[in-house]
Amino acid sequence: MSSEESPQITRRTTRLSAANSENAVDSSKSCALKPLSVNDLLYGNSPISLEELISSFPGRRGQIIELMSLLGPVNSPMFPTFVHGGSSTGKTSIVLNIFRHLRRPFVYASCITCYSPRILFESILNQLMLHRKSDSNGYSSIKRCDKPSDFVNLLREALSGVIGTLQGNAEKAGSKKAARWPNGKMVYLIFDSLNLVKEWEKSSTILPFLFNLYDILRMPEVGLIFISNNSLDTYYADTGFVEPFPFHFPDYSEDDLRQILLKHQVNKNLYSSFLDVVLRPFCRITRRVNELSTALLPLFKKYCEPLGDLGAVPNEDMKRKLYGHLQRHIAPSLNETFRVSAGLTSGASRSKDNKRKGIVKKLEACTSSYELDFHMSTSAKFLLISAFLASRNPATLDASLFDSTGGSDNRKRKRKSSAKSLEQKETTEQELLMKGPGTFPLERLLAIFQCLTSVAEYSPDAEYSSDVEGQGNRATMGDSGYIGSHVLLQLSSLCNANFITKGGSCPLEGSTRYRSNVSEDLVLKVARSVKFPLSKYLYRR
Ligand SMILES: Nc1ncnc2c1ncn2[C@@H]1O[C@H](COP(=O)(O)OP(=O)(O)OP(=O)(O)O)[C@@H](O)[C@H]1O
Repeated sequence: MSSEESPQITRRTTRLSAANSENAVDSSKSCALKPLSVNDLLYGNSPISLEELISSFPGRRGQIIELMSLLGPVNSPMFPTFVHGGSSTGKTSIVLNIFRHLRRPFVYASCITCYSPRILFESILNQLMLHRKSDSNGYSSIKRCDKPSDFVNLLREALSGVIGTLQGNAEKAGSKKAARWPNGKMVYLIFDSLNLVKEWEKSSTILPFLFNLYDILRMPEVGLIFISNNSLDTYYADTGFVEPFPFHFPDYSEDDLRQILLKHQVNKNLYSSFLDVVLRPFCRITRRVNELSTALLPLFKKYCEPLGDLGAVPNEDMKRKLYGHLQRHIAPSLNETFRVSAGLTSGASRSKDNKRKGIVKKLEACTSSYELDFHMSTSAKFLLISAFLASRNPATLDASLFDSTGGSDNRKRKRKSSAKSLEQKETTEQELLMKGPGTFPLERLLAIFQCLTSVAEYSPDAEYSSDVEGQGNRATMGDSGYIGSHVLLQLSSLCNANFITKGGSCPLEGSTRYRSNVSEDLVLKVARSVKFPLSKYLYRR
């Protein structure tokens, strides 16, 4: 988060690597790693108190308490639980740290690194059978396993072994060593980033298999937790699995994010005055903690440049001076964050193959290619374009941009806008950029969508040909039925794919608001593919 952040165990520090690095000190002498034990199924070297846990994750008190109650008291069986919520909402860190607090043993497998059934199965078995891949075993797994049926047999065997050891330990409770042992006789399997399994070739068999695992195993000492970026309804509902209990991590509010970002700052007053000027516009672009902290780190350094003493509490005069110094850096940084954020979103669907190979993709939002390298239906494309325009353009201009003729009086409007002074235009553009992509209600999206599709149907204006690339791909769309339930389904798919974010509801209107997440580059490609003259409808052009 910041250079001042206190060292924390994150999920990226796997228990094995942590154990190995601890052992590495000894291994310089002994050249041998300590054999693993059930204690290695715990998370973190030392437990944390409930207060520490809650204070480590501002804005998540409710989720922590509720999740703990779902896990139940020690030794109580639990119903399989499906933890879902947007990216960086703290799902993984919180689940793992709850286990750290409870000192309960678990196996953790992320479908990012376990990118095929075989790797997933073998990783779980390795952990349960306390097997460490090393030079001496040729970095091989304890068992080779790629079939669900083999996995079930081996898993039962491995779980019985662990549960037996835990039971044995429980009988020796009270001994000196017992304080370091795991709590209870339950063992938990945590499957993280389950949404990625949807991209696996065998997803249609693996997903129901994983969801049915609890019923297949019939071992009450085993708890199952699935963590996913998407909600349960995005998984196949027709494959006959018993739905796990859904548990939602909502997006953070601006105030939560302020508390999170402030948490590890030494000079909270100074950082707070910095957040006063940057947090709102950045929150409009992303609410992901890691994206925000990455974007704000260099900006905060800039903000502090005029200061001699970083421990000073800034007064109003100083705040103004610091803001003056920072101001010109905000818009480019917002722009960059928007580009990366949208790139990550649009790239998510593209990086399927890379994920399979376990490559962390460095995303470049702006590729020079004019081709869309994923399939999307024509109406979804228009919906995506409509959402982008609704996020980018001020709502007050809708009437003039999308009139009853689908905006065919654009030239008139353009002349008007070109009469504006350059300075005024720049200021407005800057303001829009600072605000980031705006939110909009469903009604506005559908109204724009209807206008755009009617343009595609009724106004094959020759003027458009200069804006479009390629031939013969003109969208032909009937006017009836586009604003039907399937459009709402398309919208839901675009939300699930993170192209559009479904946000909280507006306190004044009470309706749900949406925001487009995609970069202009991507929308331009989409627009080209349906021969839609996007630039004519963009306010800033
Ligand atoms: N409430 C919070 N307080 C402090 N840090 C947080 C909080 N929520 C998230 N973070 C930090 O944000 C980063 C991402 O969190 P984490 O990986 O747990 O989120 P996630 O919901 O599992 O994300 P993803 O779905 O992308 O895997 C971590 O560094 C985590 O510590």
